Amino acid sequence: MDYLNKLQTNAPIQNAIQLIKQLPVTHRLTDMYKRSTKNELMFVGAATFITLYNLSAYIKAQRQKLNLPPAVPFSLPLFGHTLYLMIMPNKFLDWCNEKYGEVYNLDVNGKTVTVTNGKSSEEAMKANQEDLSLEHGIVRDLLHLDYVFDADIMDIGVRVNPAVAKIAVPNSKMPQYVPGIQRGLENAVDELLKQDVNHIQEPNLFFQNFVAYMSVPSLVGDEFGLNKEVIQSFAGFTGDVIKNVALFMLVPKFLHKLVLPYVQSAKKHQDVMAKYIAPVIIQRREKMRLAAEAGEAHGLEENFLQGLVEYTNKDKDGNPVQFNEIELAHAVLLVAFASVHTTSMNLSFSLYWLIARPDLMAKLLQEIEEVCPGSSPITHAELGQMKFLNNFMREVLRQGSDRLANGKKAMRDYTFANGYQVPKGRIVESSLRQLNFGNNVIRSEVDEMDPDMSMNRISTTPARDFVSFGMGKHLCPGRFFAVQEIQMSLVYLLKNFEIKTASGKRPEPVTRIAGTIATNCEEPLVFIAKK
Ligand code: HEM
Repeated sequence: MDYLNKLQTNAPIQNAIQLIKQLPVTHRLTDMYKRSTKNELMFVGAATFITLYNLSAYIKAQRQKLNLPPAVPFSLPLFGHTLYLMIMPNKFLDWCNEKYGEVYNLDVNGKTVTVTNGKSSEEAMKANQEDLSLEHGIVRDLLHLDYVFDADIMDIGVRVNPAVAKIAVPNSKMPQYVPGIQRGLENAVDELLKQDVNHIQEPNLFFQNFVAYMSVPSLVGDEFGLNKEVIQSFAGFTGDVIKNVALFMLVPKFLHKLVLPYVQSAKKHQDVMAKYIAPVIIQRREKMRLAAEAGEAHGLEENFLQGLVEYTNKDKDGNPVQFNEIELAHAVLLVAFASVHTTSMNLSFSLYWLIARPDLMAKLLQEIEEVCPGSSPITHAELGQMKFLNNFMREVLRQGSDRLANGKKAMRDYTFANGYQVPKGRIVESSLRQLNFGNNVIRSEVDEMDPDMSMNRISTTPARDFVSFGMGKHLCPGRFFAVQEIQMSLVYLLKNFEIKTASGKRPEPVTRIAGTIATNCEEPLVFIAKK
């Protein structure tokens, strides 16, 4: 390293270094580097690398005779627009929306993506899978779940789980889920918050496990309510899949097969599910067979797994067939995939908002005291009376949506209603936060979070200014269950614990990867049991 020291003492080089240090952009970049999480830096690294692989696709798209959306200028060599999104995401996106309208192209993470807002964003969210596909945009091309599951199980995830969810967890069945969720959250507290003073160093993992304790007995079955292996796999599967994303972004697709054997951490979760859940499915099916023979109802508890067990598919000749127990046991991981990350993140956002805003915490505590005082568990009817909790929940969900999300892949050249066209293969992003608030800067400061702005509109009812659960035919069917879990957790945790950050500092409730994707605050927490 001697030569580096020598270089620094060279006068012209020193002058140049001084000059660069004085540039405002250098300060911003160094600040950003210091502030960035490891994930963000990996994103930028991956972006730079991938740009080289995507140049040919870019040139090809330019040559096609399509009415392409405007390309936002000032794309930096290699970085594209990624740095603007990291440094000033709200202002940059609002400026793009104002200047380039509802559909335009950005170079993000090494790729040209089409960003939609306003009506075009609604159009992208409601589009048919055959035109714009989330399965191909995110589930396969980004998360590579197809490396983990075979085609049949992918089919359960994409086609069967949404259908079963609509039957297993509709709004009308929420009252019957209350006791199971309550048992689950008490188990979570017994296991995860045993001490009088509990230090939570990794809030992300804590919330995922907490949600898994609540969800497993309700969605999969009471048999697994205290099965730590099943609960940990339910909690950890999504995180293990996401862990590999940066690696797959860095390695060109034709080399993925070579790295696969080293990143198969999801396999252990499949083994756990096959070990514990498959035998229970066999028992349930035997019970169903005997009941059918006797002409009686089987009496098995209705839940998500039971919905999957009863689901009848058609083979290629149109004959009814059912999935086998191993396929179904693996498919439970896809239920976990849809539910744990989303629910735990919004539970965590809620608590960090309450810590960051003592005024909101005071209002919620007052409402809890008025509606369900004492130590008895909350009922479904009482939850319905908690207007502040409903408004708070809706605002948490609106605030926590990604700035750019729902990256759908164009399965063929796609034409928007306004005439702009995107070539086959292009990723089309929706500006969720812009849809929720009109502009990204609106209510972007912690002090501007305002539950009253939801004006008693129900936190599970989608609207043009509330797209956190999606819209159209792919609207989240698990939203009633998720909101009920989060609300019940908040009531129980606030009744029983004083919760604050370990540092005593005010947290930033929602942080973002690469300026766009909403993620948990990582500030360690302390839960102090109330006497
Ligand atoms: C706060 C928690 C949750 C959030 C924010 C959330 C968000 C979303 C969003 C935005 C979509 C739409 C994706 C698209 O446009 O294609 C979606 C779909 C879906 N969600 Fe959720 N979700 C949550 C919880 C859950 C839970 C608890 C379950 C299951 C019990 C679930 C099951 C599903 C399924 C199966 C789909 C696919 C629907 C389809 O393709 O038709 N979600 N979710």
